[in-house]
Amino acid sequence: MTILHIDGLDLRYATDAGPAAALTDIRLRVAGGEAIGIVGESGCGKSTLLKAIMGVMPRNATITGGAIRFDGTDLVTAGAEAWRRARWKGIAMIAQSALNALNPVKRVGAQIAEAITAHETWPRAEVEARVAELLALVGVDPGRARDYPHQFSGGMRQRVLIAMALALRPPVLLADEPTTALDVIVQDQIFRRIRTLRGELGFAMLLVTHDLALVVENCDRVVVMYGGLVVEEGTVADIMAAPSHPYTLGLYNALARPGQRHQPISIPGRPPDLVDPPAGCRFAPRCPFALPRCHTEAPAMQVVSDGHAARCLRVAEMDTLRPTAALPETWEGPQP
Ligand SMILES: Nc1ncnc2c1ncn2[C@@H]1O[C@H](COP(=O)(O)OP(=O)(O)OP(=O)(O)O)[C@@H](O)[C@H]1O
Repeated sequence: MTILHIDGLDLRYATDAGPAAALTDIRLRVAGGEAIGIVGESGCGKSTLLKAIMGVMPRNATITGGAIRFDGTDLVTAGAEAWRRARWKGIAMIAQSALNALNPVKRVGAQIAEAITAHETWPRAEVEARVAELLALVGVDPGRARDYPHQFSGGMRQRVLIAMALALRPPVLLADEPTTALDVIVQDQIFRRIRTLRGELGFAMLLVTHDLALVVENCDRVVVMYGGLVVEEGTVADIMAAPSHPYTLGLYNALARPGQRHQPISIPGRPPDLVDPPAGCRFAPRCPFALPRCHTEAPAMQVVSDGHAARCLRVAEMDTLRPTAALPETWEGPQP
């Protein structure tokens, strides 16, 4: 059953250079308990999408179209009060950096308690019991509730943010690069914990990351974003077996895989200027497979198979293009 339905969402940022189309026609259905990975390079609109879902957009952002339906209500038309009710109890978010998100002069336990008391009026003893339960849930000794954030390691601080996000048992958890500041071993521990918690508590998760490998390990489905658009979506299995957008092929090349013959290949160039995006396919200027019409025709999502779609005019040829995409020279030389 769909718990969160993003339907044709458009968002613009007002900038000195003019309106920047940060999100264009985003469509996404999240089923209860499902984990979706949102991948793409920096600047593709991943964080903007999560902020829009939470209703915590910067002041210069405007939603210019579409709906964000949560639990039967379109939060975009229902407005600030509906969003306030949905936030944390319905949809919670783990921020990127625990250092910025935690108050350095407040004890950790008190900060988790605040995540509860800001929304619920529970007796004090119940709040304290829940704080202890939450710390235990994320693998932190509840005895450390009276410590300050600086007494915790980076990984433990990130666990505290997870505890805060889960405090009111939200059915949807948004995670924006929750482990970027941590080393790979700690990152692995945190994700193992998140997987266990999802198994126990059954929340749905939207995980934003530039790391396709994290998505493969932690998610059921993948959404690939480029230049504010969804360019490919499908199950993790479908997208790993048959990536069908040249941009996804580029991201795929950047993955380190066992038995790989060469170094990870990076995609040359930069994501598009969202104030003045390319006329046709937004990826065409960087795409080794772009044809002349790709520079003038903006592709719609094309069905690859049931539940798998890609926004590319050459999607039907992808089986023949894919082997070429795996070669480093494809991404170096002139377009074939
Ligand atoms: N407050 C803002 N005002 C103007 N432009 C913004 C603002 N916030 C983000 N942008 C622009 O919107 C686009 C999308 O940014 P966003 O942060 O959503 O991307 P991202 O994919 O999450 O990147 P990252 O991984 O670096 O967080 C970028 O071009 C960015 O420069």
